[in-house]
Amino acid sequence: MTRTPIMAGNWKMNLDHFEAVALVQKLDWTLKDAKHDYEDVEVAVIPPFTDIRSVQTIVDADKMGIVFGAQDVSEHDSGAYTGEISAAMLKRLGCTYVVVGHSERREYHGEDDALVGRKAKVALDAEMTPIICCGEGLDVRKEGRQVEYTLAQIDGAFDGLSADEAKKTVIAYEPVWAIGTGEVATPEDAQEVCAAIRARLAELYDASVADAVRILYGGSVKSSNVAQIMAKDDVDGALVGGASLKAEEFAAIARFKEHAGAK
Ligand SMILES: O=C[C@H](O)COP(=O)(O)O
Repeated sequence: MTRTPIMAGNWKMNLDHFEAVALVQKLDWTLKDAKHDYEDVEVAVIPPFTDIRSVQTIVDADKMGIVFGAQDVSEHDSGAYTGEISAAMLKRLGCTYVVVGHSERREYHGEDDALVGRKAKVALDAEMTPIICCGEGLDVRKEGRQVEYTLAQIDGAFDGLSADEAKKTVIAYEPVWAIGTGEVATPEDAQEVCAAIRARLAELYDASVADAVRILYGGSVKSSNVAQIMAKDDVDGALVGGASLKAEEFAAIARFKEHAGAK
């Protein structure tokens, strides 16, 4: 089956709402100049919560092909959860995607696989697509246990999801040691774990789920390395951090098919 690639820019805790509008406009102009076909490669931006309304307004006003999402969501529907943002609120703002279980949430906020699974479920219930993050740290990689470690995260996160729900998810494999370090995993490293994730989806559900789910790689992706990573069979896009904060660089990542070595 043909899976439409996604290039998703996770801005993390960067850019206020004025800067967000400027970046999205520049990204849109750059992609329009290149006559980018969004049905060929989806382009998503994932700003901080405080920017989403501004991004929604400019995306709608300028009829952009860019879609957007949020970096996290509460597992709760509403109520006394100070500081939390519900799935319904994000849906109302036009979010397509919600990142859940990013390694920075796991590390700094103690999120575990069960919580990640519950967050994925509330996103799906609100008709948004969760981008479920997984990936090993350096210690695990040094021990050669990256596949078993990452698959355990997948088992935990997908525990409460039906086959129909699982089919609608996106997974991002992000080896923690490659995030923001400039230390990109080799295309073979990315393919090894992404292929193992796809095989596990076939075991947990069936081949139709495994074929449908898009699996992204994340960790120091740049325009200079994206084509080689995207050439791998089981890599269907990238979750991009630092390089998504520059419009021209992120547009070049989205245009990976123009680079040498692209599949
Ligand atoms: O969500 C994005 C990842 O954490 C990758 O970040 P990075 O591209 O800055 O390494």
